[in-house]
Amino acid sequence: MILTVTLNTALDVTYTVDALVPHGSHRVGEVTERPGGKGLNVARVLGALGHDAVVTGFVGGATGGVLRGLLAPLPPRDALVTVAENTRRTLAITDRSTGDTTQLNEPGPQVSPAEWAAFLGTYEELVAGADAVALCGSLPPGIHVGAYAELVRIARAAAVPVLLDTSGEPLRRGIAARPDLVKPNAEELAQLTGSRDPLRAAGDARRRGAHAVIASLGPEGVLALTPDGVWRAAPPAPVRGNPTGAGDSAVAGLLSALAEGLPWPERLARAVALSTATVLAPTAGEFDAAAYAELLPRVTVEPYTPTP
Ligand SMILES: O=P(O)(O)OC[C@@]1(O)O[C@H](CO)[C@@H](O)[C@@H]1O
Repeated sequence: MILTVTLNTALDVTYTVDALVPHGSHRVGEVTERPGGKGLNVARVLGALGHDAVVTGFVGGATGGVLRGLLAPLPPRDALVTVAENTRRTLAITDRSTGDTTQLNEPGPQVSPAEWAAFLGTYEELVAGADAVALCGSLPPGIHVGAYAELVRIARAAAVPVLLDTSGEPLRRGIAARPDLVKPNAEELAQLTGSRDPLRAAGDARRRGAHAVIASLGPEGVLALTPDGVWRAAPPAPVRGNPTGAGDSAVAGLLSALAEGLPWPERLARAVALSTATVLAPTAGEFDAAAYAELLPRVTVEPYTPTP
């Protein structure tokens, strides 16, 4: 079983408009609602790949009820912990004229100390039965910035591989707790280390405590610094589309291949093929299964030696 944690779950609402104009009034052509937050996306992709995935984190109020209703028919098992306040919504607005997406994320519910304590009990029980854990996304209000560091330490104490995908101070503190894997993008790495050079910044993140760093290079693929070597993995060609959830699909690729005992190059190929197939899918956070099958053998994974 692979456990994904989404402390700040979200009802992901996507609007499609002909053209997004600041200060304008818009008719929304299409509205979709999905159960979201990064760890839920990871679990949905894991389910589609045939893996047993369990989701935990917080859910509450009327929006939380809608989220749970949408999650119920899907493969991931629901072990979300109920909170008093309402789950947030995120709004993605896709502009048909450019293909670009604008994202607006609400802060999320205020979580009380008692609700955090209840979550920790559930998490410890679930970790004991997990093959791997993914800790994903932003923290809701009320949760302390060292929360992910605490969750990393619990997973490590149980000898369960743990991946951390967050940003800012929660990432900085989480890395110091020595997770097995982090998957920052270039911006998150730059915020963390002050360097815009992905190789240098990923090396710095490893020295701070992460065992492996998979630096996302957007449409260009990933740069992976691992205890077994350094690789660059890239799709056959960069693609255009909606990148929402592409990073979550990469996490699902890495964790599913890890759970199957595959070596790093195969984990990276799967991560890149899945994230590229997610950009190609019309609905944010889902992947195009035919594109994934076609892309997987064509992803290049090469040992990386920087040019002097
Ligand atoms: O606000 P966070 O937790 O950083 O990100 C939340 C979010 O934008 O990320 C996912 C895409 O990766 C969406 O499903 C989701 O709503």
